[in-house]
This record gives sequence, C-alpha cells and structure tokens, in this order.
Amino acid sequence: MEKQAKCEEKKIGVIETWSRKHRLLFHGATRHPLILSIRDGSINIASFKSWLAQDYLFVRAFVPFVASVLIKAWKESDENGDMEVILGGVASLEDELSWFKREASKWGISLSEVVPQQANKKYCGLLESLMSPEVEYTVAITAFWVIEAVYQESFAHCIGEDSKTPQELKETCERWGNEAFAKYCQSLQNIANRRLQKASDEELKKAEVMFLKVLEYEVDFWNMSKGNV
Ligand SMILES: Cc1ncc(CNC=O)c(N)n1
Repeated sequence: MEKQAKCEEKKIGVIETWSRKHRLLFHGATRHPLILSIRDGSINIASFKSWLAQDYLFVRAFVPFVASVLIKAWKESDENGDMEVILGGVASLEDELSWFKREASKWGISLSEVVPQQANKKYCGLLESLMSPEVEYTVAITAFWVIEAVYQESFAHCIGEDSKTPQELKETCERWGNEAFAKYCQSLQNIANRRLQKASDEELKKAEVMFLKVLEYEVDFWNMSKGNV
C-alpha cells in the first residue's frame, strides 16, 4: 500500500503534489488582484507602470541568478539536456531586457531613475542568496521553475477566453502567456521533478521551503503596485 502511494506520487511529480498541497498560496500568486484587474480591464495604468518599472530591476537581478543555475547544472546535473534548457533561458533574457526598455519608453518611464521598493529589494536579495555555491542545484532549479511558472500562469490567464485585457497591455501578457513560454516552463518543471524525485529528505524539505518562499515573495511583488490603485 505504501509502495503504491509512493508510485502515485512519482507519477504526478513532486511539483504537482506541492502545487496542490499549497494551492491557496499558489492561487494567491497567480490570480493576484493586479492580474485580475488586467484581465477584466479595470487596471489602473499607474499600477501597471509601477509594476513595469520595478520588474525591470528584478529582471536585471534575475539574469545572474539564471546564470548561476547554469553553473550548477554544469557541475551537478546528471542529464546533459538541462544545460540547453537553462542556456535558452539566459539567451531569452537579453531580448527581455530590450523589451523592457522599449516598453518603458512607450509609457514615458525613465528606467535609470527607478528606485527599487522594499519587496523588490527583498526578492532580489533572495535571488542573490540562491546564487551561492552552497545552494544545491535541486533547490535552485525548483526556485527557478516557480519564478517562471508564476508569470506564465498569471499572464496566460489575461489572454484566455473572455478576457477583457486592454489592447495596450496585450503584448506584455503575450510575453509570458504565450505557448512557447509555457513549454519552456514545462521543461523546467520536468528537470525540477526529476531532481526532486532523487533528492534526500533534507534536500526535499529545503526545496519545499524555497517553493513557498518564492510564492510569498511573488505575492509581495504584485502587492507593491497596490499603492497606485
Ligand atoms: C517578479 C517576477 N517574477 C517572475 C518573472 C518572470 N521571469 C522573467 O522575466 C518576472 N519577470 N518578475
């Protein structure tokens, strides 16, 4: 019986098990009021602009984090394919930074003057702590997957059926809500699941704590734009 339960768990994967176990928090991060207001068209543009400016700073800190996961994959991975997936992630961030600059200029935001808010600083600090060589590949790749998955699930919701997303925000939603990004997130999830399946109990625990922490920080990140509602 116990063996069978374990097999079941393997079949659906650790990530799905955690997403179900912590579905309230997962939902809080992927169906935040800011996202719902984009989807129903009631979004305050000042909130959007504030999010855009803060997210640009976040993505700048995200680049070295992803590079650090690449280093861990090279050193610790048991599978050759991991590096290509992560390298693809690094490469697409160059385009993403250019997109932020174009988008900011469209909205009249001067990126050089943006001051990071507290929640952003805290989140970038978490990314920096994950870059340490002491942090295991399994923990880092789990964090990486959650970070990407929150944006994928959130923005895909804004371009789904019956969404009333304003035309000028559609490109933003497409950036993370598109099919190719969903596939990339699935590849990251597969890597994370494979690693978690083989992980020690201690490593599993650390990865689950990190999973929760990222979700919490994502909620705090969305909350930053509340001041502008
Ligand atoms: C706060 C936050 N979380 C996740 C992402 C998505 N990853 C890269 O773009 C993001 N841009 N910002």
